[in-house]
Amino acid sequence: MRIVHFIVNPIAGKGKSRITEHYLSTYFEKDHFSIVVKYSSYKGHATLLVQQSINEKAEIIVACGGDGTINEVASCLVNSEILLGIIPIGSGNGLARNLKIPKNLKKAIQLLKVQKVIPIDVGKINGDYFFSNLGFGFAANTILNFESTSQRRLLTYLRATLQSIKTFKNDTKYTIEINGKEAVLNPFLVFISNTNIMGYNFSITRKAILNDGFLDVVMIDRLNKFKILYLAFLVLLRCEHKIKEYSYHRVDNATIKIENQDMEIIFELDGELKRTNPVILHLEVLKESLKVIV
Ligand SMILES: Nc1ncnc2c1ncn2[C@@H]1O[C@H](COP(=O)(O)OP(=O)(O)OP(=O)(O)O)[C@@H](O)[C@H]1O
Repeated sequence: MRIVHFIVNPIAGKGKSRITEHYLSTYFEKDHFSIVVKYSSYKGHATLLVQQSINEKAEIIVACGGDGTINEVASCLVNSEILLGIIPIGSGNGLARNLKIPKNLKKAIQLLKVQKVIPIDVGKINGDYFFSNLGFGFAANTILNFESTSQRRLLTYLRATLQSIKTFKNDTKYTIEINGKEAVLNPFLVFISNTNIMGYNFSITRKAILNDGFLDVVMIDRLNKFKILYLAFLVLLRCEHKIKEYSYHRVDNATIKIENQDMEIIFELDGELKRTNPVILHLEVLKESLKVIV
């Protein structure tokens, strides 16, 4: 008998999930599986639900949502024997796309029954885990604009990106120590990724490998508005590396010092906005420390 708990985010993606205990019982035979379905009611709630599920001896915990839900669920499973399952009903679904977990509900459920497991790397920034990506500068500003809207879909994300192009200022100084070298910049973007897809089908870290023990880092130094538009065009053509402000690194640890005396710093972590005061952030990789059903 396998004990499987599903943690469903009812607002992920278009907010129209069909996942109920009744629906799942038609796929998971009672003799072999004990199924529990829980719904998150607010941001951060999934983590509490998972902690309860761990006490209830769940062997597989399935995150039903996007990268934000996966983050809340998987953060409790790092370095544990409990398996993470994923039903990608989010908007961007970056990690699920990289793992080739289908958006089709029935097909995703079939994978959970077959239970092929792989270990993946986990990123850690100070106390927080991330599984997909972490972004400073323009990426964080876009998520700030995205979170102020009520819908979570591609069009809203593109609108938030356009708004960021209009308003983003490269005014924060970063000192980044990476592979023994120090870079000082007022970056347009610092993007750190475990996955080869950011979300939807966008990527600027196409070479990233989920279990190589490294994170892929794209740094783009200060850009003016014209160059931001040019960069957007280059990203669509998959040749963003052609601008001179661009650099690509692979790291297993880094230190990021952010100086901005008056304001708090924002960054995005697995597509969710985080706030911190100007600080030193330590980045590391926990190699193959999460077991995922793929
Ligand atoms: N009942 C709820 N009401 C409001 N917010 C919720 C609720 N349950 C979970 N959340 C929050 O919803 C946010 C978005 O979830 P998630 O990232 O899974 O979906 P998504 O944004 O549609 O997908 P993706 O990140 O892949 O684009 C998360 O921050 C999560 O904490």
